[in-house]
Amino acid sequence: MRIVRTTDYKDMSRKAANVISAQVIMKPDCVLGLATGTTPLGAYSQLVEWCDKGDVDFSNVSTYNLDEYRGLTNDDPQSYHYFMRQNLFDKVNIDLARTHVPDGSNPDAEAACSEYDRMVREAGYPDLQLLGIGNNGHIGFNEPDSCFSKGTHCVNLTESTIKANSRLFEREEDVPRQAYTMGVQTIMYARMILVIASGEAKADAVYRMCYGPVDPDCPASILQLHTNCVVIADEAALSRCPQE
Ligand SMILES: N[C@@H]1[C@@H](O)[C@H](O)[C@@H](COP(=O)(O)O)O[C@@H]1O
Repeated sequence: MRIVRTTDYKDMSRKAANVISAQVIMKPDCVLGLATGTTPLGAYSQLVEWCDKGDVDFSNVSTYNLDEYRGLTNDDPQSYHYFMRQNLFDKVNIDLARTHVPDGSNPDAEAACSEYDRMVREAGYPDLQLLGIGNNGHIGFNEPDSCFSKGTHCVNLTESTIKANSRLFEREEDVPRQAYTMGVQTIMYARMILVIASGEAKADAVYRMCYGPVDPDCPASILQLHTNCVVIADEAALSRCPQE
């Protein structure tokens, strides 16, 4: 696990966008695993700018997102489908048919999850998986647990995640209680993993991810075992970590 310390959110975002665009330039038909949340927003807008300038070309890229709230339709403004269209897909030259997000509108959890697993497997798994990290160490929506999850599955969100994510909803009651998420094993199949983190609120989770025991109580800690994982985080998010 390599750790890249950045001065602030902007610096983190630009460096992350550099890694993603390098991947696309090196392999124009690559498979990207993408993430939602507020952390990747800066990197996505940087990619939009570079795509506009012709520096990066998404026309042959395929994408697979980590997760989606269960029970939201694709055009619900709170859905991760909508988030991805608003912040990236509709603003770059990607073929929408090559973008994939778990189908939260399918009430049949087993069917929705196994279909998503099949698609990710047939795509050969991501060349590069972008990850944010939850305050409690979750990745995707893989919450602290007693074991690491495998494939895509339906999860009950923890109170702390519901609370953290409620800032993006009008009322806390509006936050869906369940989500479909790629499993930890699937995330680990990506050939490269890029974790981004910003702000003091992530300091504890980032410390546990990088230096804690590998323990499903902090799902991100398993990334220590990945052979090609880079963490790009700002000073505040790395404030509990030793300076190396
Ligand atoms: N499912 C997403 C995660 O993929 C994301 O990493 C996390 C952190 O979000 P933020 O970047 O807004 O702090 O929130 C959500 O729960």
